[in-house]
Amino acid sequence: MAKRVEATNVSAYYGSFKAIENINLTVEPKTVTALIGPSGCGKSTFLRSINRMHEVLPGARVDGRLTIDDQDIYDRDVDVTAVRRMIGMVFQRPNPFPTMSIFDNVVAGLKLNGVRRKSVLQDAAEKALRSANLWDEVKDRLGKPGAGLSGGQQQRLCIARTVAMQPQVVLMDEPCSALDPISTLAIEDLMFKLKDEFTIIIVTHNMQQAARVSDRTAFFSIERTGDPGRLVEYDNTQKIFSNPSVKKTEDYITGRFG
Ligand SMILES: Nc1ncnc2c1ncn2[C@@H]1O[C@H](COP(=O)(O)OP(=O)(O)OP(=O)(O)O)[C@@H](O)[C@H]1O
Repeated sequence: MAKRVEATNVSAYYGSFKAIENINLTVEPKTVTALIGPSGCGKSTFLRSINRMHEVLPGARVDGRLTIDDQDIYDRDVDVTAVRRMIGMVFQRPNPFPTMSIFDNVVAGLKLNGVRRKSVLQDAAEKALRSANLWDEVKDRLGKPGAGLSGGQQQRLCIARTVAMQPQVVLMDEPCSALDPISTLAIEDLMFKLKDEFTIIIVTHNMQQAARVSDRTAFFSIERTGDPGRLVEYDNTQKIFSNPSVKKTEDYITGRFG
């Protein structure tokens, strides 16, 4: 199910402002790739380009080629809704649907897609909650509101909601930045497990987190304010954190700037 993501000369704009320029990067299936770099270098913009969320802003557009297993997701004939279904996204702040039960949160997307059979929904909810390491904590209160869970549990609920749709790629935009250290470790553990099934791309400001969870790390940066973000170095995480090839990467990971 997991698929390869390939960006070729991807640039993204907000109106006339070019936020990222000529990004070339291939993410292999069933790996975790971390996007790191100083604030404003375009990590989130690049992430949102991958599931065609960037273009929802007025005036925003993407140039270049982005493929998921050779399918160009910006091809004119592509169904954008299908792309967004294939590429799930988890956001910085847990955002369960506040009035819905835990169960309904997990199966909301499936219901929207017309799945009605209770047994199918029940099986899908259990599988997704197990995948998100949340089942044991919520199995006796599936009918209770999702908003009643702790922040960390809510984030795992959002991950369950995402994986219930059986995406091929899961994008995570700083998924732990609103969480305490214990909940953060729970999500990091979960990433190890999820990469058996999915291709995962995560934006993080936390260097230790990138080093702990990712197989590959992409370091983005900008020359100066107003310039577009560029991919400076992309390599195995161990290499990036122990012996980066570019001085700027070393300066960033050792805290000399950013
Ligand atoms: N909605 C928007 N409209 C106009 N410019 C934007 C918008 N969102 C982001 N930008 C600009 O695009 C550039 C890249 O922003 P982006 O949020 O992708 O960077 P980032 O690396 O994810 O930053 P951070 O680490 O602070 O979240 C920045 O200069 C930012 O100000």
